[in-house]
Amino acid sequence: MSTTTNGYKHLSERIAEHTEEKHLPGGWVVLKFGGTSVGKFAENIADVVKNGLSTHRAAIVCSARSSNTKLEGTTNRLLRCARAAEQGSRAYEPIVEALRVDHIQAAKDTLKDGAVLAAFESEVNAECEGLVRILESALHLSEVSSRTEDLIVSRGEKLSCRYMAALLNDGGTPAQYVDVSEVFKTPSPKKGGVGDVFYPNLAEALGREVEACGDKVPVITGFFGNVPGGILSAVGRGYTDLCAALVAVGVKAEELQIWKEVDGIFTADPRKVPTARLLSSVTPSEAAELTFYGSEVIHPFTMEQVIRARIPIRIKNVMNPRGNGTIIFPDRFDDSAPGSPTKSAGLFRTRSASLLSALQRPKRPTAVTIKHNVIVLNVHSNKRTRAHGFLMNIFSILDRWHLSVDLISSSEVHVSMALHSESALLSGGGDDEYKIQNKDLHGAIDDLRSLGTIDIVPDMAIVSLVGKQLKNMIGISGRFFSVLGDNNINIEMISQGASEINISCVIEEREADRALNVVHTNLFTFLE
Ligand SMILES: Nc1ncnc2c1ncn2[C@@H]1O[C@H](COP(=O)(O)OP(=O)(O)O)[C@@H](O)[C@H]1O
Ligand SMILES: N[C@@H](CC(=O)OP(=O)(O)O)C(=O)O
Repeated sequence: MSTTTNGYKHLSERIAEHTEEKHLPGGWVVLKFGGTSVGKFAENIADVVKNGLSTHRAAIVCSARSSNTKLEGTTNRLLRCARAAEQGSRAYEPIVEALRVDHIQAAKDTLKDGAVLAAFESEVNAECEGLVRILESALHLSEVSSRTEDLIVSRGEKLSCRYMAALLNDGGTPAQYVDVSEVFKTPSPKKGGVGDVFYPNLAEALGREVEACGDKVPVITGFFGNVPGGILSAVGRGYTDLCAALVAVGVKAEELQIWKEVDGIFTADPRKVPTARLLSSVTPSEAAELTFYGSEVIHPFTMEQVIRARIPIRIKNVMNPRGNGTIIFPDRFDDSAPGSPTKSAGLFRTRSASLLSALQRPKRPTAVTIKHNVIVLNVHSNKRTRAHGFLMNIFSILDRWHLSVDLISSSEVHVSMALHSESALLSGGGDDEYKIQNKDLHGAIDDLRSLGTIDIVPDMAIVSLVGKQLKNMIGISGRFFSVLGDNNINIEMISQGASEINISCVIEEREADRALNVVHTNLFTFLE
């Protein structure tokens, strides 16, 4: 049997192996497991997969291992290797060694069969040697292109999936490691975005890879293909959710399951609001809005692909597999979902409550969420341009510096914008001693000064009320803002109306958790 250099069998060979496969019952269910789940609950994952096989065919997609938190996880460590190499430092060597030892230790702790363990050890050694060779080239060039960064980051998913495949095989569930990091080999990725056919073609290619595994459970690297511009800039962290979505579309799955360490989507972050309730279902638009505004339960790009193919997404808990979780699927009231029967193609839209929505009882918001690490950027015009030119100039400067705005509120001569950045400012200690450490923000502020006076309000957070029924809840904005006011929480900026399912405002970061709790107590619990 011929194999690729890394021991991975070609697609044609795997198809040939399974010409007489006997199919398992049921249709496909695609299960995605995040990095902390693979790191902490690998044996639970093996049980979930094994138990599910009695009712459906399963394909699993995994992220890179995080033994504790995502911050200390494999992907972050690989990114540190890349940064070291481009700065001409060999500081990546101990990091790669630690990754190698971690993966082998995890296998020693869980695998029973000596032969499976030995095979896994040599796979890990080969992956790590390959990684060091890539980092050495980057070191000599003092450069890490987006393609090289992708090659480095992809090792995380390769290692974790080799481990999960070994664990499943060791426990008696025949599994097949499937590396999809090179599904689209050539042409090499071009800059300039992803066209309309890119994801549908990728989904088809992924579907073929999965089908070729026959009765074995495919264990698919969540790092997929050569995305134009590089996976980290085109898709961003959390790309494994999108990979799982594309696999689900490719195999026409009955369901896509995103397994987390939380029971599903709650009315508020359950770690911060003890009275938060689990939601049995939310619409894709609500899930997207919640994700964007701080409840990062699922990558925002996941919804579009799967919902267009009418595949439901279920969020489930790896620590509580019996729970039903939360299902994300358009309901007949979700007129913003792609392909929704109630979506109107017309230009004009009436604001009056639709008959369908009016039938719903009781009306209530779906969830409340907080986005942290926000700054408010105020621009007061110097009146040298008319208002429409003013806004256009602001947006072209932000675009030039790759800054995106989360919320905006404007008058003819004043614009307030809330921007999210993990590392925008560096606190110097005293109240007024902040330094702008993000070079894009720095550049944008310098350019914006040509339009007027600029000031920045640091340490803010966005609190958002999300729900498909908000548009029909007369007085809800008033109640939302009064609850904050009654609890002495000052509102810096308000934005409502751009999305019918979201009312947001900006408050001080130090009030964020209190705001979440008072809004939840006053606008959710009395509706039980
Ligand atoms: N409305 C919400 N419902 C459920 N989880 C939420 C919500 N808002 C925020 N969260 C947080 O999102 C995280 C969900 O995922 P989890 O699997 O624990 O982490 P990870 O994203 O690292 O895989 C949890 O930390 C949870 O506290
Ligand atoms: N490992 C990648 C991709 C990913 O999807 O992660 P997770 O599923 O653990 O959020 C990252 O950290 O970004």
